[in-house]
Amino acid sequence: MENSEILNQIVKKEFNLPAQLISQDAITNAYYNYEKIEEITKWISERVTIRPKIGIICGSGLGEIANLVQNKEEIQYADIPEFPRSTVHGHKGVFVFGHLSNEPVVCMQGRFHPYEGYSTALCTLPVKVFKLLGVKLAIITNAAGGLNPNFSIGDLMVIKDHFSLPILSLQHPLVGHNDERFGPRFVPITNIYDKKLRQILHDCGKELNLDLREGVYGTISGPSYETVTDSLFYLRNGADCVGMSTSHEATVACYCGIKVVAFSIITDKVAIEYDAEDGSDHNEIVKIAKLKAKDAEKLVSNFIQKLNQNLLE
Ligand SMILES: O=P(O)(O)O[C@H]1O[C@H](CO)[C@@H](O)[C@H]1O
Ligand SMILES: Nc1nc2[nH]cnc2c(=O)[nH]1
Repeated sequence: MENSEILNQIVKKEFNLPAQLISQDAITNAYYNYEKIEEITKWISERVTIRPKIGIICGSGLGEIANLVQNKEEIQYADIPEFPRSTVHGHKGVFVFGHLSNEPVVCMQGRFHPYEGYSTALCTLPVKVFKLLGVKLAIITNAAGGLNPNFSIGDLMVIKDHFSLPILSLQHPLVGHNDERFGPRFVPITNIYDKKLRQILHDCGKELNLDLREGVYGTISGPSYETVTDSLFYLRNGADCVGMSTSHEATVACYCGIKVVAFSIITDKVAIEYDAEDGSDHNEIVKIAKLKAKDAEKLVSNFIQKLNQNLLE
């Protein structure tokens, strides 16, 4: 059977309507249903011995966080049946399983972004795989542009909340049929970035002499960067930095009952003056993130060391 026919049948079964009438996220969630994600997880589990409790998502240029992993077992995304591929510079497209600070982890060296052409639901497929692998805590990292005038390039910012216009305007990863085995239909996300875990990150920052900031991550869909008016809108509405990832991943993790802690590397200053120079450049962003990757590595490993076991149960 043709792929499009299979898809049409799945959508017909779920909605009893032609696929053309259904949103992309709902179609993705119908296609990647619980059983399909179980199959993907089984395929992965059969190829590694580690059973991870912590899932780490490495942002642009931050793949080196996975260098800390001991007894590495790697799986290329491209080898996993029906799994998306990473297409962005600074995202290798590899799952790295192993131990970090003696805890079993899986690191994603590379994430998926909606601007790559993947539905928001597809971008969060790995988080559902995390859930079925038994992951209890997600550490999400990203490169982000600094909006807060007090931030400098190279700062690390603990995410205390997010503000996502794409999610608010229905580019939402949980649109469509809900399977309660993953999580509830309506998800409370007031405390999405766990307060206790943020405090642990700050404690680690102090110990490591890293001057950690805390703030709100604003999400745009990309791939264009922001206009000055976009940036001012985000800044005036409470965002301290802006990027094109993380919020949808954190939302799905929270939905799945996975605790979330997240931080950004401020890789550039977002223009908030109408006569500013055009500043953001992805190669430069990746370069800055790589320069700060050592700090990110130290923070992640120290954080895992400090975790109380009962946070991973
Ligand atoms: O969020 P990560 O994946 O770190 O990448 C950030 O860097 C890219 C823009 O330069 C965008 O993908 C943005 O989201
Ligand atoms: N200005 C800007 N800088 C970034 N650095 C990483 N992501 C972004 C983004 O979305 N906008």
